[in-house]
Amino acid sequence: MTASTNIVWHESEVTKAARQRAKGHKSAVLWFTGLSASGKSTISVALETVLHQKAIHTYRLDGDNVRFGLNKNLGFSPEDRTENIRRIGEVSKLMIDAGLLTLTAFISPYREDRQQVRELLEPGEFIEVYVKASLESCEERDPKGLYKKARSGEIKGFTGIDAPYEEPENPEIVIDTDQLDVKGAIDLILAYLSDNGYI
Ligand SMILES: Nc1ncnc2c1ncn2[C@@H]1O[C@H](COP(=O)(O)OS(=O)(=O)O)[C@@H](OP(=O)(O)O)[C@H]1O
Ligand SMILES: Nc1ncnc2c1ncn2[C@@H]1O[C@H](COP(=O)(O)OP(=O)(O)O)[C@@H](O)[C@H]1O
Repeated sequence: MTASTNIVWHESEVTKAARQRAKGHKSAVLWFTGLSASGKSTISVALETVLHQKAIHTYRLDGDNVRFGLNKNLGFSPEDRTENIRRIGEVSKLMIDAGLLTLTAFISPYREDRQQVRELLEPGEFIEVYVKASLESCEERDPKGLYKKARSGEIKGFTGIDAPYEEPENPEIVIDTDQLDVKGAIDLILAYLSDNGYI
């Protein structure tokens, strides 16, 4: 549903395919999803550096960062999380159109919300990366002290404690950070991108 009426799509002369040719690689989104402290930010930051060194044009969107700006009006209710992911899906679509290999790091706890983003994009453009770690390890890592606050009741509706996380059913890539270190994760993702002709 679009709220505006009397709007007409205007095509550009420079196409997505032309931008991809100019950059020498495909554009897509690596959609990292997983519990808080599972490793989404750590892995996506390190991976972006490696991709950049390989002259791949990237951009990274991160949950905390986007909530300082574009999504500053959203909280953590189920409706707000859905709207958060919808907007990031749309931003990812623009970045893909611009020819960028986009990396997103959002908990994105709802399967349906992630599916909506997949459907918004063209086949092959949505690469779901499930960053898997047990709740116990995430709680033990607790880099921001948020699990502690959630356990004490200071934060309500915290993912994994008193708000749900729905695991991906068919992710393109699974990174088990209880087993794999950051370098292992990067190697796995680079192999996927290269084997599937993205880079
Ligand atoms: N209630 C609650 N539940 C989960 N996370 C919380 C909450 N409150 C604040 N935070 C912090 O916000 C980061 C998650 O934001 P996201 O935009 O990725 O969340 S979501 O996709 O809309 O569910 C998350 O960042 P990460 O730890 O990087 O995942 C937390 O730092
Ligand atoms: N194999 C691993 N991969 C990624 N992070 C790990 C790993 N093992 C331990 N960590 C630690 O776990 C924490 C993950 O935090 P972060 O990347 O912010 O997660 P998220 O973005 O999912 O909330 C960091 O402190 C990181 O150093």
